[in-house]
Amino acid sequence: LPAAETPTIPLTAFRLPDDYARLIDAPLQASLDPGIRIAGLSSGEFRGFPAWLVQTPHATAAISVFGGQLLSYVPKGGQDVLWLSPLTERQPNPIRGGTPVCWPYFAKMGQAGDMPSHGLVRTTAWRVREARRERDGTVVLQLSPPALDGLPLRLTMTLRIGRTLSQTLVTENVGDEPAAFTEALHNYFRVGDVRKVAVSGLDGLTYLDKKDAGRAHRQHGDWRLLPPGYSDRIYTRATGPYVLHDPGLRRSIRITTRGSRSAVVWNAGEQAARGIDDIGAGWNHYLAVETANVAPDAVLLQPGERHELQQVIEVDALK
Ligand SMILES: O=P(O)(O)OC[C@H]1O[C@@H](O)[C@H](O)[C@@H](O)[C@@H]1O
Repeated sequence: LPAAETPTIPLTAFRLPDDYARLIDAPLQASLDPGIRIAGLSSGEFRGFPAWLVQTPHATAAISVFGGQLLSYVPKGGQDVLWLSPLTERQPNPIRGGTPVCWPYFAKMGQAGDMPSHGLVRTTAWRVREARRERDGTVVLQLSPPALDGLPLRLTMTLRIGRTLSQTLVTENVGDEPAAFTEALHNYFRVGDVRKVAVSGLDGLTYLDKKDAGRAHRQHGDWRLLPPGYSDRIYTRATGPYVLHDPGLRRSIRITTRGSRSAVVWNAGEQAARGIDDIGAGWNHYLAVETANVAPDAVLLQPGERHELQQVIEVDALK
């Protein structure tokens, strides 16, 4: 394993569920049980993906059935916070953009080489289990992926869509053995031009550089896309908040976290993106800043224990 992927606790090696091939090809329908129909929530499509659509006085959002993936969050009067690649592939391949949920492992950390990248749930059909509307119109949804055969962990996700966007992953160990897992909310933020973007909140932290065989380096000042023009870093012992300053779209995006000890900052860069079919020329319009627990910050859960990872996203106009 490259050093970036060496955990300090042994990670649980998960098994591909026997019916996984069927799960990733399951029909996608943004259905809603009668009990959870509320004002501001509807079923439909977003850019061709079956999705739940949320409309509140403060913002709109779209969540894909495939992957339970937030695809769009638009604060009132603003632009989309998230990038969705115009070249994205479709089921059964993962969606390139929005906020993929990487769970119960990030990349292939601790897993056999033939396991899918970034976990088991970004290519399965999710369900909305609960929905409620707060007095000011904010919509709160609870979603989950299908139960996966043989997996000792259960996941539920809460999305609160209002003036800010909050997203929480709750992982529960329902097995009889301890389990160590990794996870990420893999945000693809839409930016004017990634070459002009700065990210604060990382100064002084150690990062494991996947582009340098996972070696540890120290961050000095803000993150920027410096030569050679790509970034694939895991910041460890990181708690945020992080602020993405984007002069191109004249806004800043603040990410506040809870229960998160790592941040991943990834942009493929121009040259590599040419070879990635679903990114291509769009490479400079996104920056992935991910709220995570990965590498040495893996989470160990005893039977019956649960863990919460949360991010809150707030957008401000640049003055
Ligand atoms: O192509 P995928 O599986 O969606 O992964 C995209 C990227 O995701 C990032 O989080 C990883 O740090 C990168 O190494 C990886 O290339």
